[in-house]
Amino acid sequence: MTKDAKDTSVKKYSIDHFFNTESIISNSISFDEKKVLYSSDKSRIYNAYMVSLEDNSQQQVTYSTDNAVYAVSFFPKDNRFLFLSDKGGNEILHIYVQNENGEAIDLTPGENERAVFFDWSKDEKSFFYGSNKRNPSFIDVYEMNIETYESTCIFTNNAGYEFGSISPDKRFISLAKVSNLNDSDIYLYDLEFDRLSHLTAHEGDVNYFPQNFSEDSDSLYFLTDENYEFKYLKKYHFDTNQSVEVAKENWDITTIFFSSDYHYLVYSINIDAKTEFKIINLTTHQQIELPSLPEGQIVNIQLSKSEELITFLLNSSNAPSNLYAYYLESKELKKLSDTLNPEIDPKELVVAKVIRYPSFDGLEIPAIYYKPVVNAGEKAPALVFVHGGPGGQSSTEYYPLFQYLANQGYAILDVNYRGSSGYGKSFFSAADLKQGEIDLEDCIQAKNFLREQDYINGERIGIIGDSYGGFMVLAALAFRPEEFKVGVDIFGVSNWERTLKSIPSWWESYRDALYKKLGNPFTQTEYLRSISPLFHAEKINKPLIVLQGANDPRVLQVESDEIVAALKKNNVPVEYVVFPDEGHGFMKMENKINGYKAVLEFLDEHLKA
Ligand SMILES: CSCC[C@H](NC=O)C(=O)N[C@@H](Cc1ccccc1)C(=O)O
Repeated sequence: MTKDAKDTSVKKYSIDHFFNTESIISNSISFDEKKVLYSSDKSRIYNAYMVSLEDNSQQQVTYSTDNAVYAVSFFPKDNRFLFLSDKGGNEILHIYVQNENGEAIDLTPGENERAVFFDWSKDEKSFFYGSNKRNPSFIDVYEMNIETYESTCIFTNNAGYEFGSISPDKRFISLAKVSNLNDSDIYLYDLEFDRLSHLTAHEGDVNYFPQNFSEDSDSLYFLTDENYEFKYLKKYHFDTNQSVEVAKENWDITTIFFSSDYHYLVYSINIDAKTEFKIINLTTHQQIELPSLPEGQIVNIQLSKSEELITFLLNSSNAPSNLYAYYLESKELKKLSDTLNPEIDPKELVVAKVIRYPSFDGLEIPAIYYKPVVNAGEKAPALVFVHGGPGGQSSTEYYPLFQYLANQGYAILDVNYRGSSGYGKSFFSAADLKQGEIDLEDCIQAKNFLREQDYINGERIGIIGDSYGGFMVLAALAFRPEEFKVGVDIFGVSNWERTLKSIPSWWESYRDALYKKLGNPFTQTEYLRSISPLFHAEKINKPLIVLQGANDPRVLQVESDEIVAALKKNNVPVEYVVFPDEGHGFMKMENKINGYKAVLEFLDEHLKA
């Protein structure tokens, strides 16, 4: 047996095994701190569930069979809750309330109205949300009374502002204005005087993102990368117009929030593709120690109104998210879910490792490596995985597809190529206006790492990715046709000119920023055509499989239809699976199983055989 390969006695599992594992997203604590609300796909599509903190009993509370239900939050003083749902993945999300008797009401029923929940008011009488019903391109801010469900527009957005937060006294709204993905500003809207002020006048590219207001509404916390590679936390005082540093790490601080009585500050840090949290006691300025937990990352942390209970999701590359509750006083820890399919032995799953390799110009590229399960003496095929973007990041969370492929004998190297977030602003902007070119080189160089593993067959390396990553797959096959043996394109862009001209209306505030990163489809047409695989499809000579959701509002089905037609015309082996009831990503278990089964069959035929 080769020294690095995994033991050969590992059990092989089917795709049904992997996808019969439950996926939990979101969590919210009830007003009486007796229950936690969450979304789970146990019913084969996301629905809302509740778990009792007293006896761990779980209860499904929504029963959708066609559209995913995303649980948002319990009400502040009763057991009603809010959830979001769209139609077949079209991303036109509506806010629904579910009453205690199980009846659900659409609170934002406009046919093309996209709504987003922002926050509860401090007085617990209303909530704030965004809606583009007045103008499809801009999200206005509304306040809805939670007894009458009457809503009032409190900020009319005519210039592409992004909501940040609302002050506890309801006087101020903080807003972000994005110039490009390296440069953004904070504005403060004063509801009392109907006045908008710019807080962050600056020169050059600096990001300023508003976070929460202080308890007495006299200052605003914000994240910035001013004079630093990473985002850190500052506080802006309205009386002096001065800001002071509050927390700084060697990595990006990504989110912050305060407990209900402001005794704790909670912030998350993106540490080398893994999220970590700090809870700071604001009286003692000490960090709260969390109990000993299985290895993994904590996400979606919540603090109860009493400030005694925290709930969170914990996952790792080899363990799907589970819900936990922890009582700060008694230090009691409760595991509230058990999501891994009991037929899978967790010891047989692959533990992903963060590795680094040099790219063509010496730049160090971080990537997440999943070792294949191979028999002694066998040489495994491998896949370079390319995440979405521009500016996305892969993390060491649980990806059933990767575990499935690794279990079936494929090595996977999930690359955080230049342009990915999480590694500082220089790395983030290093592929601007060179997208699909310089970052593609990083993905090609990933093959060197794979070839150095003596149990990998360096001649059998394919490329797989979704969305922007799907574009990179097509770009690799079109522009570097001899580098990869096959491509797996999951709803990838093939024609940037068309995609950038037809971005969803609610991305208006990001339009310029996207154009500055990728190219302007009205003025840089020639450049965009030069990087778009559709216009170079005649160079593709390697087998390709394409998965596409028919309702995808970001990467339209035509993007996949046309690249598939071009390959067929050239007699290049191409398989195409369209999902009539999916959008940008698969929400239905059946579709995931069918889509990824098709991917494995394709890889077994064209890469492994
Ligand atoms: C509002 S930022 C738009 C990019 C967004 N990024 C992160 O997820 C996104 O959805 N990107 C797509 C690819 C895409 C980029 C630009 C226009 C349409 C699609 C993705 O990679 O998921």
